[in-house]
Amino acid sequence: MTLNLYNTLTRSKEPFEPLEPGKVQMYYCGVTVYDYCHLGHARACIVWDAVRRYLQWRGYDVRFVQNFTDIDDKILNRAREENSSMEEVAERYIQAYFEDMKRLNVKDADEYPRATHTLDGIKRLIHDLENKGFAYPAEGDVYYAVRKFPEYGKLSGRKLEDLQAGASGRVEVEEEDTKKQDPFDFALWKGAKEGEPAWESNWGSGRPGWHIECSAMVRDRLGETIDIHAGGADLIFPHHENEIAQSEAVTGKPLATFWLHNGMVTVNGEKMSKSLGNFITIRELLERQTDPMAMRLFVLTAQYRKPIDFSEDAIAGATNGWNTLKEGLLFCYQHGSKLGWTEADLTNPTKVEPVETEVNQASEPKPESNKSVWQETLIQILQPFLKLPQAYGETVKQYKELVFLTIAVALGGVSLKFASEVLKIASSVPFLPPIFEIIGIGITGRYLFKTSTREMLVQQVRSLIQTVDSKINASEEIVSEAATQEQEVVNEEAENYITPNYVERFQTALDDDFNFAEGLAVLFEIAKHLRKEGNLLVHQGKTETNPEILKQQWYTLVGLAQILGLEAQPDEDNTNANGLTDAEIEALVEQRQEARNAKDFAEADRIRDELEAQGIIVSDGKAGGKTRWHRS
Ligand SMILES: Nc1ncnc2c1ncn2[C@@H]1O[C@H](COP(=O)(O)OP(=O)(O)OP(=O)(O)O)[C@@H](O)[C@H]1O
Ligand SMILES: [Zn+2]
Repeated sequence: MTLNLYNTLTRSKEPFEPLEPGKVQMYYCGVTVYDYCHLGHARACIVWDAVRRYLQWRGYDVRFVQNFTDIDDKILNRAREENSSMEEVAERYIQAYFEDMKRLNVKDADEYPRATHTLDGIKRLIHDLENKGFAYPAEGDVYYAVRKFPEYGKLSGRKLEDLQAGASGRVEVEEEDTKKQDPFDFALWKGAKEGEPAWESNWGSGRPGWHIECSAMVRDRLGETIDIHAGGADLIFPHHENEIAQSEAVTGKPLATFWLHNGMVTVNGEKMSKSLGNFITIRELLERQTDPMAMRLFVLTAQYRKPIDFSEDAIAGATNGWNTLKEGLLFCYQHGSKLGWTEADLTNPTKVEPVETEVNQASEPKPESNKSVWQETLIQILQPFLKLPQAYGETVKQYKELVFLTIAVALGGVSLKFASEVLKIASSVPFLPPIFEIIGIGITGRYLFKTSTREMLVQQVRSLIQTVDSKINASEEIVSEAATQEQEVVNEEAENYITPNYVERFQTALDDDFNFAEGLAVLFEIAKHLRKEGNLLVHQGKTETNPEILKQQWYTLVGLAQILGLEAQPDEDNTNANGLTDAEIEALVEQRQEARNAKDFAEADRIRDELEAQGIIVSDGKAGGKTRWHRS
């Protein structure tokens, strides 16, 4: 299966191939830190977080670098307004950024370079541009000569002539326009102004322009050409166009092979933006009790390149959706014990692996097999049987037993080493016939096949399996003729398990230019199925689907949801099978404290006993100190 991504540079979907097989170098243009992040920023961060998680799940070793723009006019203005410094404002909002992203379950980047930490790299790049004739100094500033770079406009598809026509209507002439040789040139370095932070350089003291910061950070942290350069669609022009002009003029190599852009969060069709004042911050949404996972869902239900309009209704819809998914994700905590699932089942879920991909093969070369051809052949023959779902009930039980008898027969004619190999496979399958039976048949087999060559044995096994197959077909025909209600259930179970190959469908969706919405549809399907089964369990005392299959489905749901960063905490659920939630304990501890304050020691002791019965130990601090608790 191939991952196909829409590349803004070529305006088409292309198969994704990193420069170095199995490794992805990715850069995302992060936030300018002068205020709290709004829902638009949240979208960008969530989308690239999900992309990164997906690439990692697909087997790529991803190096993810995201910058903080901490030198900028907007930060300076903010600092002036509040009479503080650019550094102080930047630091505060960087910390706020981390708090917000943690709550949204956005993973930390591998590195967070800042403009203020990259000044050497920035100056070096400007020098290189100057030496190659792409940059010129002008009264303390340094500008990029756009017309020197013939490919200017290749990312955005804008031509300088068109831009010129558009720009001619501009009335305002900015101060720096008078220093430029051409109105389209842009500043790489800006001479120091009174009262502004400045850094020394060969062109006098000053500060870098915004575009050069990213070019320098990519070059310093990742190299000359990276695999994915990501950011919001609002950055295509001029920011990313200028990054390309700067970096490629110096290196003569492409800055990135894939340019990916997320669509905007809009409000009544207009970009949500601090400057327009039509924004809602992540904090405000969280304060209104919007579940951070519902925010993730709001973002991921749209195609990532298209705009999504923010409205209260849209958030309410996402919240409903999250409640359904959450119920599925917490299924085991609510119903697991009734289905005989153990603690170990929950703590060691089966990992959801992607279906075979070129990446897997490229990054993890398979170890040289030391099995003989004969062993390989037998294992190959057995594979489909091992995968057969239990959903076929009795039939499959018989089927598997027959297969194992067959193995046992084969065992008779082969070495001990091979026998242990087959037993290992056999042990992964339930319904193993009694071991003595195997041994017995094995001995018979040994006698029968003593004189056979291995090739003959393989033939023998094949024909035995064919017999088994025809028996199964026959038994299925009989079942289908019977057309009983029971049979319908069996079929439905088999279908539930086999037809929707959840992982493959999820992967197919995301391989198609990260179609998160389609991927989510698979998650909803599993969650709804689990909900139905949970209801049956509560009302009728049993599920339609075999609990083993339900467990696999639950693992699949949890594993796939995690790729999208969607996780539910069992403690959130009041019906937590593992006892009281932290919040409930806190509430009881508080009640007990109130009882003690009111000198109602009988009540205080009762609460302590109640907590202890649940395995919670409370210890009171010294005179008036805080009461602490822990799980025993
Ligand atoms: N409304 C939005 N929807 C989606 N992504 C956005 C939105 N606004 C900003 N982004 C993205 O978030 C990242 C950080 O943006 P940045 O800090 O430069 O914000 P900005 O565009 O200056 O925001 P604002 O216009 O609100 O000041 C960029 O990749 C940008 O494309
Ligand atoms: Zn950038």
